[in-house]
Amino acid sequence: MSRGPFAAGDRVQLTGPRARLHTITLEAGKQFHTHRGALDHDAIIGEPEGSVVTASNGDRYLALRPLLADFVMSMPRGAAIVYPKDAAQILAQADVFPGAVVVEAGVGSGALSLWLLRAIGPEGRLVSFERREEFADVARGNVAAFTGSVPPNWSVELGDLAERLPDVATPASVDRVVLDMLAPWECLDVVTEALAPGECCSATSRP
Ligand SMILES: C[S@@+](CC[C@H](N)C(=O)[O-])C[C@H]1O[C@@H](n2cnc3c(N)ncnc32)[C@H](O)[C@@H]1O
Repeated sequence: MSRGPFAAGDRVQLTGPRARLHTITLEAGKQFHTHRGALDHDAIIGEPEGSVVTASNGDRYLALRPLLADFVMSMPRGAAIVYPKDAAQILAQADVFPGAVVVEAGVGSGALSLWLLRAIGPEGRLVSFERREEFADVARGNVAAFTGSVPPNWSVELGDLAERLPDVATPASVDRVVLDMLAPWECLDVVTEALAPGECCSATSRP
Protein backbone atom coordinates (compact mmCIF):
# COMPACT_ATOMS: atom_id res chain seq x y z
CA MET A 1 0.00 0.00 0.00
CA SER A 2 1.23 3.47 -0.80
CA ARG A 3 1.23 6.32 1.67
CA GLY A 4 1.46 10.09 1.44
CA PRO A 5 -0.30 12.35 -1.04
CA PHE A 6 -2.34 10.71 -3.79
CA ALA A 7 -0.45 9.96 -6.99
CA ALA A 8 -1.43 8.85 -10.50
CA GLY A 9 -2.04 5.08 -10.45
CA ASP A 10 -3.39 5.04 -6.86
CA ARG A 11 -6.77 3.48 -6.20
CA VAL A 12 -9.03 5.89 -4.37
CA GLN A 13 -12.29 5.23 -2.62
CA LEU A 14 -14.65 8.17 -2.95
CA THR A 15 -17.51 8.57 -0.50
CA GLY A 16 -20.13 10.80 -2.08
CA PRO A 17 -23.66 11.97 -1.36
CA ARG A 18 -25.78 9.48 0.62
CA ALA A 19 -22.54 7.65 1.57
CA ARG A 20 -22.30 6.07 -1.91
CA LEU A 21 -18.90 4.46 -2.47
CA HIS A 22 -16.99 4.60 -5.77
CA THR A 23 -13.50 3.25 -6.42
CA ILE A 24 -11.38 4.89 -9.12
CA THR A 25 -7.77 4.62 -10.29
CA LEU A 26 -6.18 8.04 -10.60
CA GLU A 27 -5.03 9.18 -14.04
CA ALA A 28 -3.78 12.68 -14.84
CA GLY A 29 -6.26 14.57 -17.02
CA LYS A 30 -9.09 12.06 -16.50
CA GLN A 31 -12.54 12.67 -15.02
CA PHE A 32 -14.80 10.55 -12.84
CA HIS A 33 -18.43 10.88 -13.96
CA THR A 34 -21.72 10.18 -12.29
CA HIS A 35 -25.12 11.15 -13.69
CA ARG A 36 -24.91 14.21 -11.42
CA GLY A 37 -21.55 15.66 -12.44
CA ALA A 38 -17.83 15.20 -13.09
CA LEU A 39 -14.82 15.20 -10.82
CA ASP A 40 -11.29 15.86 -12.13
CA HIS A 41 -8.73 13.27 -11.06
CA ASP A 42 -6.25 16.17 -11.02
CA ALA A 43 -8.23 17.65 -8.11
CA ILE A 44 -7.22 14.58 -6.07
CA ILE A 45 -3.65 13.95 -7.33
CA GLY A 46 -1.18 15.58 -4.95
CA GLU A 47 -3.74 15.97 -2.14
CA PRO A 48 -3.42 14.17 1.20
CA GLU A 49 -5.64 11.23 2.14
CA GLY A 50 -8.86 12.36 3.72
CA SER A 51 -9.23 15.37 1.40
CA VAL A 52 -12.71 16.45 0.42
CA VAL A 53 -12.98 17.34 -3.28
CA THR A 54 -15.84 19.02 -5.13
CA ALA A 55 -17.38 17.83 -8.39
CA SER A 56 -18.69 20.09 -11.18
CA ASN A 57 -22.24 20.04 -9.72
CA GLY A 58 -21.06 20.92 -6.20
CA ASP A 59 -21.21 17.35 -4.81
CA ARG A 60 -18.46 16.74 -2.27
CA TYR A 61 -16.46 13.50 -2.12
CA LEU A 62 -14.22 12.23 0.67
CA ALA A 63 -11.09 10.64 -0.86
CA LEU A 64 -9.36 7.75 0.94
CA ARG A 65 -7.28 4.78 -0.13
CA PRO A 66 -9.54 1.72 0.12
CA LEU A 67 -9.11 -0.53 3.15
CA LEU A 68 -8.59 -4.18 2.28
CA ALA A 69 -12.01 -4.98 3.74
CA ASP A 70 -13.62 -2.41 1.41
CA PHE A 71 -11.64 -3.59 -1.59
CA VAL A 72 -12.56 -7.28 -1.28
CA MET A 73 -16.25 -6.41 -0.98
CA SER A 74 -16.25 -4.45 -4.25
CA MET A 75 -13.65 -6.31 -6.37
CA PRO A 76 -14.69 -8.52 -9.33
CA ARG A 77 -15.71 -12.03 -8.32
CA GLY A 78 -15.23 -15.39 -9.96
CA ALA A 79 -16.16 -17.65 -7.05
CA ALA A 80 -17.87 -16.55 -3.82
CA ILE A 81 -15.39 -14.79 -1.54
CA VAL A 82 -14.44 -15.22 2.10
CA TYR A 83 -15.90 -12.15 3.83
CA PRO A 84 -13.62 -9.99 6.01
CA LYS A 85 -15.09 -11.18 9.33
CA ASP A 86 -14.54 -14.81 8.32
CA ALA A 87 -11.04 -14.06 7.01
CA ALA A 88 -10.14 -12.65 10.44
CA GLN A 89 -11.38 -15.84 12.10
CA ILE A 90 -9.50 -18.06 9.62
CA LEU A 91 -6.23 -16.15 10.14
CA ALA A 92 -6.63 -16.55 13.90
CA GLN A 93 -7.61 -20.23 13.85
CA ALA A 94 -4.88 -21.16 11.39
CA ASP A 95 -2.38 -19.07 13.40
CA VAL A 96 -0.95 -17.48 10.25
CA PHE A 97 2.19 -15.53 11.15
CA PRO A 98 4.72 -13.21 9.44
CA GLY A 99 7.23 -15.24 7.43
CA ALA A 100 5.06 -18.38 7.25
CA VAL A 101 5.02 -20.69 4.23
CA VAL A 102 1.31 -21.10 3.51
CA VAL A 103 -0.59 -23.28 1.07
CA GLU A 104 -4.13 -22.22 0.13
CA ALA A 105 -6.87 -23.84 -1.98
CA GLY A 106 -8.91 -22.87 -3.89
CA VAL A 107 -7.88 -19.36 -4.74
CA GLY A 108 -11.37 -18.44 -6.02
CA SER A 109 -11.49 -14.65 -6.38
CA GLY A 110 -8.35 -14.08 -4.31
CA ALA A 111 -10.03 -12.43 -1.30
CA LEU A 112 -8.52 -14.80 1.27
CA SER A 113 -5.20 -14.71 -0.65
CA LEU A 114 -5.03 -10.96 -0.01
CA TRP A 115 -5.54 -11.43 3.74
CA LEU A 116 -3.00 -14.26 3.82
CA LEU A 117 -0.41 -12.20 1.91
CA ARG A 118 -0.86 -9.35 4.36
CA ALA A 119 -0.52 -11.69 7.36
CA ILE A 120 2.64 -13.48 6.14
CA GLY A 121 4.32 -10.25 4.96
CA PRO A 122 7.16 -10.03 2.42
CA GLU A 123 9.25 -12.69 4.22
CA GLY A 124 6.50 -15.32 3.93
CA ARG A 125 5.43 -17.33 0.90
CA LEU A 126 1.93 -18.16 -0.29
CA VAL A 127 1.20 -20.92 -2.80
CA SER A 128 -2.44 -20.90 -3.90
CA PHE A 129 -4.05 -23.74 -5.86
CA GLU A 130 -7.05 -23.38 -8.14
CA ARG A 131 -8.53 -25.87 -10.56
CA ARG A 132 -10.41 -23.32 -12.69
CA GLU A 133 -8.19 -21.16 -14.85
CA GLU A 134 -10.76 -18.36 -15.19
CA PHE A 135 -10.94 -18.01 -11.38
CA ALA A 136 -7.13 -18.00 -11.12
CA ASP A 137 -7.09 -15.11 -13.63
CA VAL A 138 -9.68 -13.15 -11.63
CA ALA A 139 -7.68 -13.71 -8.44
CA ARG A 140 -4.39 -12.58 -10.05
CA GLY A 141 -6.13 -9.45 -11.34
CA ASN A 142 -7.63 -8.65 -7.94
CA VAL A 143 -4.40 -9.16 -6.03
CA ALA A 144 -2.43 -7.08 -8.55
CA ALA A 145 -5.08 -4.34 -8.44
CA PHE A 146 -4.82 -4.06 -4.66
CA THR A 147 -1.08 -4.50 -4.17
CA GLY A 148 0.08 -2.77 -7.38
CA SER A 149 1.54 -5.92 -9.01
CA VAL A 150 1.52 -9.69 -8.50
CA PRO A 151 3.67 -10.10 -5.35
CA PRO A 152 6.94 -12.04 -5.89
CA ASN A 153 6.20 -14.26 -2.86
CA TRP A 154 2.86 -15.50 -4.29
CA SER A 155 2.25 -18.17 -6.91
CA VAL A 156 -0.98 -19.60 -8.28
CA GLU A 157 -0.78 -23.25 -9.29
CA LEU A 158 -3.43 -24.48 -11.69
CA GLY A 159 -4.99 -27.86 -10.96
CA ASP A 160 -6.45 -29.99 -8.22
CA LEU A 161 -4.72 -29.57 -4.87
CA ALA A 162 -4.73 -33.32 -4.20
CA GLU A 163 -2.86 -33.98 -7.46
CA ARG A 164 -0.58 -30.93 -7.63
CA LEU A 165 0.53 -30.37 -4.02
CA PRO A 166 3.03 -33.28 -3.94
CA ASP A 167 4.75 -31.84 -7.08
CA VAL A 168 4.92 -28.32 -5.69
CA ALA A 169 5.74 -28.75 -1.98
CA THR A 170 8.41 -31.06 -0.64
CA PRO A 171 7.29 -33.13 2.37
CA ALA A 172 7.27 -31.31 5.72
CA SER A 173 8.03 -27.92 4.10
CA VAL A 174 4.77 -26.03 4.76
CA ASP A 175 3.84 -24.13 7.95
CA ARG A 176 0.13 -23.61 7.38
CA VAL A 177 -2.55 -24.93 5.01
CA VAL A 178 -5.82 -23.04 4.54
CA LEU A 179 -8.56 -24.79 2.58
CA ASP A 180 -11.70 -23.00 1.37
CA MET A 181 -13.25 -25.51 -0.99
CA LEU A 182 -16.07 -28.00 -1.42
CA ALA A 183 -14.49 -31.20 -0.08
CA PRO A 184 -11.34 -30.37 1.92
CA TRP A 185 -11.31 -33.83 3.50
CA GLU A 186 -10.36 -35.30 0.10
CA CYS A 187 -7.02 -33.46 0.32
CA LEU A 188 -6.01 -34.29 3.89
CA ASP A 189 -3.50 -37.01 2.93
CA VAL A 190 -1.42 -34.72 0.72
CA VAL A 191 -1.81 -31.86 3.20
CA THR A 192 -0.50 -34.03 6.05
CA GLU A 193 2.51 -34.96 3.91
CA ALA A 194 3.29 -31.32 3.04
CA LEU A 195 2.94 -29.89 6.56
CA ALA A 196 5.97 -29.71 8.84
CA PRO A 197 5.49 -31.76 12.04
CA GLY A 198 3.18 -30.02 14.52
CA GLU A 199 2.01 -27.37 12.03
CA CYS A 200 -1.62 -26.64 11.31
CA CYS A 201 -4.39 -26.75 8.76
CA SER A 202 -7.68 -24.81 8.74
CA ALA A 203 -10.55 -25.95 6.53
CA THR A 204 -13.91 -24.46 5.60
CA SER A 205 -16.51 -26.14 3.46
CA ARG A 206 -19.49 -24.21 2.08
CA PRO A 207 -22.34 -25.66 0.07
C1 LIG B 1 -15.33 -20.71 -2.34
S1 LIG B 1 -14.14 -20.59 -3.59
C2 LIG B 1 -12.73 -19.90 -2.75
C3 LIG B 1 -12.89 -18.43 -2.47
C4 LIG B 1 -11.61 -17.76 -2.00
N1 LIG B 1 -11.17 -18.31 -0.74
C5 LIG B 1 -11.81 -16.25 -1.88
O1 LIG B 1 -11.88 -15.75 -0.74
O2 LIG B 1 -11.91 -15.56 -2.91
C6 LIG B 1 -13.64 -22.28 -3.76
C7 LIG B 1 -12.65 -22.46 -4.90
O3 LIG B 1 -12.00 -23.71 -4.73
C8 LIG B 1 -11.75 -24.26 -6.00
N2 LIG B 1 -11.51 -25.69 -5.75
C9 LIG B 1 -12.42 -26.61 -5.30
N3 LIG B 1 -11.82 -27.79 -5.12
C10 LIG B 1 -10.51 -27.63 -5.47
C11 LIG B 1 -9.39 -28.51 -5.49
N4 LIG B 1 -9.51 -29.79 -5.13
N5 LIG B 1 -8.18 -28.01 -5.87
C12 LIG B 1 -8.07 -26.71 -6.25
N6 LIG B 1 -9.10 -25.83 -6.25
C13 LIG B 1 -10.31 -26.29 -5.85
C14 LIG B 1 -12.99 -23.89 -6.79
O4 LIG B 1 -12.76 -23.92 -8.18
C15 LIG B 1 -13.29 -22.50 -6.26
O5 LIG B 1 -12.69 -21.51 -7.07
